[in-house]
Amino acid sequence: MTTSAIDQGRRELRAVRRRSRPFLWFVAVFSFFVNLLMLTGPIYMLQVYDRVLGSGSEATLVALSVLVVFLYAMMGILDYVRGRIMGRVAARFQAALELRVFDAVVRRAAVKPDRLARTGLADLESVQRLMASPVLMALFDIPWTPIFVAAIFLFHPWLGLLATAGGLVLIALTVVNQTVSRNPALRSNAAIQQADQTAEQIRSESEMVRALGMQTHAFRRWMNARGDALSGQIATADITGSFSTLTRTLRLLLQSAMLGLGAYLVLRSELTPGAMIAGSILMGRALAPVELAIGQWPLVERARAGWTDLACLLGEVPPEEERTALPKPRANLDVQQLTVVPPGEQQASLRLVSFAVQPGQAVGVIGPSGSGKSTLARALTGVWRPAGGRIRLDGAALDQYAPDVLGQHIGYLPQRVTLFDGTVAENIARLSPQPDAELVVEAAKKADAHQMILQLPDGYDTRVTGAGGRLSGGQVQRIGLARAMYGDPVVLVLDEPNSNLDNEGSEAVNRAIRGFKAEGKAVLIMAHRPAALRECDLLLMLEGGIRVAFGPKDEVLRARVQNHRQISGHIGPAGVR
Ligand SMILES: Nc1ncnc2c1ncn2[C@@H]1O[C@H](COP(=O)(O)OP(=O)(O)OP(=O)(O)O)[C@@H](O)[C@H]1O
Repeated sequence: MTTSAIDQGRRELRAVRRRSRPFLWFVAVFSFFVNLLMLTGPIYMLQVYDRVLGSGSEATLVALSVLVVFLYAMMGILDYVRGRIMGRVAARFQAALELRVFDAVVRRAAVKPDRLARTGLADLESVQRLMASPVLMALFDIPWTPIFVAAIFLFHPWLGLLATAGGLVLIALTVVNQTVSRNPALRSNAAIQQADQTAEQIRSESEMVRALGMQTHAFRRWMNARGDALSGQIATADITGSFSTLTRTLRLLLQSAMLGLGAYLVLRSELTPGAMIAGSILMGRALAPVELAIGQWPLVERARAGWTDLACLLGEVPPEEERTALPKPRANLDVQQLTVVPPGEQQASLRLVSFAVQPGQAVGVIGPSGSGKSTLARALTGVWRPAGGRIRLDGAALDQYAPDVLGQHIGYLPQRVTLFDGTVAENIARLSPQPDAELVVEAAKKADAHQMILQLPDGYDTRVTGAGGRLSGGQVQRIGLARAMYGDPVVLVLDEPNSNLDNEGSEAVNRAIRGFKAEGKAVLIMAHRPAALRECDLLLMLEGGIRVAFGPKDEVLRARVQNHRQISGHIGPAGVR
């Protein structure tokens, strides 16, 4: 993580926050009046004790009381309104960033599914929660603390000094609280996230967990994570709770001390009884925001950590740049000296691989496990960026196409197909809110999945879940193929397209590939099984991320067989002859 990336992220966050400035000015003005009206209580006390009790005038008492009710009502309304404004400022902040953060989370997760990618949305929410909380309002009230203290000084310097000393002790407590509770709070948050992640994994793989009898061990793993989370939470709550209690006690003590000192000064005739009570109330008002900040410190800590993580995420995943729209490409794919390093890895899993595909051709990509076939598929679909070399589609490098546009030109069937909660039609239409029925059926027909889909209980309107639901592995794969073919792509990248298919399914995929080639489009098929290579004209053979052969299918296969014979000839009985 570079500091310039974090700075960039911070700048982006601040720019969004700045948009709420006019509203914050409103809150500041409202806060001014709310705090001014806070003086109602002390002034009322001054008047009652020093004027009403002295003069014995009931009429003055009634008039003063009516005025106080009115002023308190005003204060209540203003306080309520500023709370509502802050709630909306927080919601606006979240709404302005939600899509951007989600986009960054998705893009980050595709290449580096780390903590930042997992917590991005929760981080945004923690900032929003702080903005909407009373603790942020305390920020607008804290500037009044010195004013209230100054007013106490006006009553009597000793009272002022006591209030100042009390305030300083409270602030010192806040700082110590912040320092002591930061690490346990961070640790507890990390443990909570870990526990949630473990729970989610066990839940989503529940079938496998039960089938393999892993439940006890899986639950123990989760319980351990929960245990860490709970002890972290208890440690944090203990620290914050003790500081909260200490602060509350100190404040009560201070209030009594103010009254005691005030009474002493009254006895010495240096203060009126009204000023004694008013001073005590004023000190309460002055210290209230500080106490609030201490009580809600975990919220502040979480938001602060969330802000930093958001800045890292947004800095590392900048917004997509606008790209000039290019005409629909032809199926000319040119891969030059392609080197790909998986995200977070040091070692390349594809090195200096070059090949070209023309319209109407199908290329089989073969090689042992871990040779780089799926890596090539991810690079061809633009998910992983090349560390070196270029992939050009009809002359333009892949990053010259906007990602969504590239997704329309290059259809992709990943090795592990997952569907989204929704109907079969919505899944084929790539979650389009209004799937075009004609295009959906056309894609399904091209993928030779139309008849299979019609036999489902509700045909294209059959509801499926993320895990496939009622569909078999083969059916999911064929719907995945239809989804890859939706929207008329010019290149298809199929990663192990028939790993779940029976003979009939494999035949259907081969027919689909044939039809696709006949339309002058190109297909790349990453495969282990020979049945998947039947429609291939060319073969690209990878080993350890390096191209070891590329050319017409028969030639490559013949060379491979010869090579195999030679090797077994050297080491086998024939070599001994
Ligand atoms: N997300 C990833 N992060 C780090 N390394 C990865 C990642 N995906 C793949 N690799 C590494 O890249 C290399 C090539 O993997 P790849 O999945 O491309 O092989 P493959 O030929 O598709 O294998 P298979 O036939 O088993 O699917 C492997 O060494 C693998 O460990």
